[in-house]
Amino acid sequence: MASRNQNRPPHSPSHKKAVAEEIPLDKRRRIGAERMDRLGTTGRGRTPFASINKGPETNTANDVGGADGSECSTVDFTEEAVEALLNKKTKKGNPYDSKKKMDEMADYIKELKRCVKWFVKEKEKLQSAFESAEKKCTDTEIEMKNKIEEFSETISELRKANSSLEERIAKEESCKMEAIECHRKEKEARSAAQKVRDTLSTELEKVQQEKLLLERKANSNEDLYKRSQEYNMSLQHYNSRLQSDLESTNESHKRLEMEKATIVENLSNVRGHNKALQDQLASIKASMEEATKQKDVLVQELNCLREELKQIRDDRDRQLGQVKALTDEVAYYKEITGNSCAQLDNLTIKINALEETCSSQREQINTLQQQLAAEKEKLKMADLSVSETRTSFEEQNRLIHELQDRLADKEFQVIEGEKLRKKLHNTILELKGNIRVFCRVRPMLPEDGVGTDMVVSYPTSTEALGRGIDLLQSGQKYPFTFDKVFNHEASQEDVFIEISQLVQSALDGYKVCIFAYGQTGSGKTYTMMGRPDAPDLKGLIPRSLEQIFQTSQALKDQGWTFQMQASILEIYNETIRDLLASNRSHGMDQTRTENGVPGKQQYTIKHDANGNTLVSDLTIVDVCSVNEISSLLRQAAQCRSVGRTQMNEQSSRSHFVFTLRICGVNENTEQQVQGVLNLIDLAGSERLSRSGATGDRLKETQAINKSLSSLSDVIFALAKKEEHVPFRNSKLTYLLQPCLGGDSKTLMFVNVSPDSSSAGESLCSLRFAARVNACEIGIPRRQTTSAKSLDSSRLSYG
Ligand SMILES: Nc1ncnc2c1ncn2[C@@H]1O[C@H](COP(=O)(O)OP(=O)(O)OP(=O)(O)O)[C@@H](O)[C@H]1O
Repeated sequence: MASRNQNRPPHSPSHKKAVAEEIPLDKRRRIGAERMDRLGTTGRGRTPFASINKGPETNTANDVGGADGSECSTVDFTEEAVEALLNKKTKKGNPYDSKKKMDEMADYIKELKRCVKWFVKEKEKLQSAFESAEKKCTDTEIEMKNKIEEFSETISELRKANSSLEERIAKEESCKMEAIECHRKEKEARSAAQKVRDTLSTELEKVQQEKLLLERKANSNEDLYKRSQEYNMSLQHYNSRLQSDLESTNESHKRLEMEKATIVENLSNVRGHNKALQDQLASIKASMEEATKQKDVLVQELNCLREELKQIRDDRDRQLGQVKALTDEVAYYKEITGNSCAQLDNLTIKINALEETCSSQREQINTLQQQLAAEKEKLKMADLSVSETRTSFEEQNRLIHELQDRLADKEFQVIEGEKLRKKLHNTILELKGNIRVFCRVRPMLPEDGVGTDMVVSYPTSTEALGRGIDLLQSGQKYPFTFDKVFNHEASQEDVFIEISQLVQSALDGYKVCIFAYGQTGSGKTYTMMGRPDAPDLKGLIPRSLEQIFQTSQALKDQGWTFQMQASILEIYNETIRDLLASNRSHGMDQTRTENGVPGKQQYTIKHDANGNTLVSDLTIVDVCSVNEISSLLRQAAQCRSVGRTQMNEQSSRSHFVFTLRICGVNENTEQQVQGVLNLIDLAGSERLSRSGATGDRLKETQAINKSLSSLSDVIFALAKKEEHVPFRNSKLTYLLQPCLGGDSKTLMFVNVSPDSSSAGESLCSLRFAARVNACEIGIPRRQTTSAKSLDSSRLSYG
């Protein structure tokens, strides 16, 4: 017990406190003591025959009912108490002291009921706490998800804006870099142009200076030329004078010569004179020589001057050429300067434009930098809010984790509670009896005839209220007691409420068989199938399946997943027919014989080691919803009715077996369950003595009676926990064998017609059911019936 407690999840202090506050210590001790007292005195549990042993004096049902409502609201249970209650052993005593046993059982049942009520309340509390926690958790989760989505959207938007801004900035940066590069190039070009301009200016200045020099030189040359011309003129004048002088000298010479002659003539005369004249001549000669010399010098000088003039002329020509070249050069430079000026102007315009672009880009860069700063600020703010959100998210996450932990705790508690519920549920069902019989009486129908007497009545004594039925036949009253009797006013829902616990057992992993047994027209099909067209009149099969699917859906929250497989068959004249077979033609299962002639499908029943029934070639359909099952039921009904018409049979002469295999796995607890739910509309019972049947009809009736008798034998033997169970040669009992006995749950409805014309059949059915129920068979109700005496009182249909 200590180790069990260690495995339990820790209760929250508040919970513990609440529990402690709810139950005063001394009261809990008192309850414990009371329970221990009971444990000491009560037996282990109710045997299926407990109702037989119940004496007339015991009126415990009333006591239990009375005590329930008042006590359970104040009494609380601990797990140990429940465990003790479940493991309560029967005190060995006089085995035939049934009254004492009944008392003990009544106490025990009372205790169990209180326990179940307490458990149901606890479960509801836990469920509501769990639901509210779950709701809170889901709300918080949704809120958080929304917030996260919002934030992630904002972040992504900001990121997008940031990235677009970064892109823009990068673009602007590259533009700026390009502009700067351009500006730099322009600057370089400008400085180069400036340099060129400067050099050109200096060159121009130089050229202009040179030009001035050259002009001056040209002027001076022109002056020189003019002076040379003048000199030349003067030289020419001098030359002509010299020529004229020479001519005059020559004339004077000639005259002199003549004078000489005259002189010579006069020489003699004038020898003296001659001498003088000779002297004069020598002097003239000398002067002439001197003049010649002068003339030579002058000629030389003239030549020189001529040379010089020529040189000057050449110089002048060269200078003129130079001047021309320089003028050309000046013109060229002027042109270049003009071009350079135009270029310079263009460049200046460009530079101005670039400077404007630069300044506008600078402005843009400034605004972008401002924007960037603003965006960075925004980003910072967003980062701040993100970090805030992250902290709040972490806080929320922590809260979610806390809630999840609490949820897990609650889930664990719910799972534990569910386990306890299963155990208690099963214990209750076991206490009620693993084999139970309910009786249902249908109302009088117009077909029964007007004024027909009702042969059924219901005892009102406390002991038999709701459980007893009296049948009047041939003036004699036959009383029967069953686990429950539904009178003719009971609705389909009333009936289902009673069996819904059994359906739950199928989901809990038990094998459950629910039969409807009774004579033809007593309401078996109505009970099992109901009227499919009217939702209020749905029978046990559709209601059970709805509950199965609803509960399996609800259990999903606890980690359960279920797989369901359905099969529907009927057994007619000991022959199995698959009502879901796709190859059924006109209601008959078809196979092909070797020569191609259609033959009857033979189905064989086998049981595997796991206690599962296998019918060879039977159609098994995976089902996930009630709608799927409804369509399968419609298909089966269609096959059945077509088959009947073909074979000229009545549906009442075959056993209709609906089987649902349930396989559940719990991913949280790794539990596995395998349940089977068999819902069976048995063939209508008929007494051979009454049927007057012959031939095939006799064979049919014998087959039905044999299988029903075999079924009752088996159930009876199982109820008595006999070692040898007589599975007689009946397909129905052999088919259901794994679902009968052990901890399987079996419920038989005995359907009864209330009209007097069916009284004989009704009596027969009630006796048959009573045998199954191990209740009184024609024995007064207040007498105790031992199992042995029941065993010997077999029904004979033959
Ligand atoms: N509890 C009831 N309330 C109203 N009508 C009922 C009730 N039980 C049976 N009936 C009606 O009685 C008639 C016969 O019922 P049903 O067909 O279910 O009998 P059965 O036992 O299945 O007969 P069979 O063995 O011939 O198939 C039907 O018309 C059905 O609607």
